[in-house]
Amino acid sequence: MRQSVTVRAPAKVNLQLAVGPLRPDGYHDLATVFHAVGLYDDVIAEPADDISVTLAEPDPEVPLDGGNLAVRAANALAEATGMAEGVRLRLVKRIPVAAGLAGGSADAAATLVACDALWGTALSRDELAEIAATLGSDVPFALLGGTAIGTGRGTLLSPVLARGEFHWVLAVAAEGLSTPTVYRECDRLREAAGAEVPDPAVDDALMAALRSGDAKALGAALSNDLQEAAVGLRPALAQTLGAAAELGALGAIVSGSGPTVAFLVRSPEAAIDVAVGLTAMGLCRDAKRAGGPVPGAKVLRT
Ligand SMILES: C[C@](O)(CO)[C@H](O)COP(=O)(O)OP(=O)(O)OC[C@H]1O[C@@H](n2ccc(N)nc2=O)[C@H](O)[C@@H]1O
Ligand SMILES: Nc1ncnc2c1ncn2[C@@H]1O[C@H](COP(=O)(O)OP(=O)(O)OP(=O)(O)O)[C@@H](O)[C@H]1O
Repeated sequence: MRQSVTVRAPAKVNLQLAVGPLRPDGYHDLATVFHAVGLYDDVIAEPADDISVTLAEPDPEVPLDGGNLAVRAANALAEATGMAEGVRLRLVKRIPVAAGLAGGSADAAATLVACDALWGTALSRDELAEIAATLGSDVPFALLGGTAIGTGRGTLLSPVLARGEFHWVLAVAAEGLSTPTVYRECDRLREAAGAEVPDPAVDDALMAALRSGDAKALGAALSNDLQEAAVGLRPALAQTLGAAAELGALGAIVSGSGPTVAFLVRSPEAAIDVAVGLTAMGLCRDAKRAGGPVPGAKVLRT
C-alpha cells in the first residue's frame, strides 16, 4: 500500500450561472459554465485504521467531524467499494471558506482521487463522478476541472475547449455566505417580482468568447442569476462590483453564491493593479490572483 498521496484541489468560478425555477426536490435546474482557477487546496492522504481529518492551519469554520466534505467523500468511496481501509486526511486550505469558490467541493473531489490511489480501488473517472454527485452539486466539476458546461443541478457536465488562459483577481469578503440562503433569496426576489422564470440556457456570446480566447468579450458576457440575491444579502458587494471599470478590469461577477467577486483582467500585470487597488480601497479582506482554466483534482505526489 502507498504511504502518502497529495492531491491538488482547485477553486472554481461560474462564468455564467443561469438558474431555473425551484424544483420539487429543493434544487434548481442550472445552465452554468464552470471554470477552474489556479487557487488550490492540497489534500494529503495517509493510511490509517479509521477515517479522520486535520487542518494544516486551524480554522473554526471548517468542521473536523463527519460533516467535513473530505471525510464525507472518504466514507462515500469506502461504502461504494466495500473498502475497510481508513485514511488520515490533512487539508492545506488556501481557498476561502463559504466564499462561492467551491472549496469544500474541491476537497471532496481531491479526497476521492487521493483515496482511490491510496486504497488501490482504481475506479474510472465516471465511477468517481457518480460518487461525487452524491456529495454536492459542484463536486463532479471539481473532479473534471478546466472549463465545462453544467446542467441539471450542475452535475451533468460537458467540457468546453477554451482558447488561451484568463487572469483573475478574487476579492474575498470578510465573512462567507450560505449557498442555500442565497438560492432562497433568489426565489424570494423572483416571487416578489412575479415574472415567469425561463428555463436556463447557456449564452452563445460567452461560448464564442471562450472559443476565441477573447478576454474582453468574455468580460462583457459574464453573468450570474444569483448575483442580485447575494448583493441583497451583502449590500457592500455593489461597491466592490462597481469598482471594476475604475480599476481597469474587463468584467466583474459574484462567484457562484458569493460573496467573492471575481474580476477578469487583461494580464498578470493588470491583476496586480486590481489587487492593489481593491486592497487600497478597503473593498475586500484579501485579493487573490489566479489564472485559468486549470485541471481538476489531480495527484501531485505519491
Ligand atoms: C452556487 C453553486 O456553487 C454554483 O456552481 C452551486 O449551485 C452550489 O453547489 P453546492 O454548494 O455543491 O450545493 P449542494 O451542496 O449540492 O446544495 C446546497 C443547497 O444549494 C441549493 N442548490 C444547489 C444546487 C442547485 N442546482 N440548486 C439549488 O437550489 C439547494 O438549496 C441545496 O440544498
Ligand atoms: N473541507 C471543507 N472545506 C471548507 N468548508 C467545509 C469543508 N467541509 C465542510 N465544510 C463546510 O461547508 C460550508 C461551505 O464551505 P465551502 O467553502 O465549500 O463553500 P462555498 O465555496 O460557498 O461552496 P459552493 O461554492 O460549492 O456553494 C462551510 O460553511 C463549512 O462549514
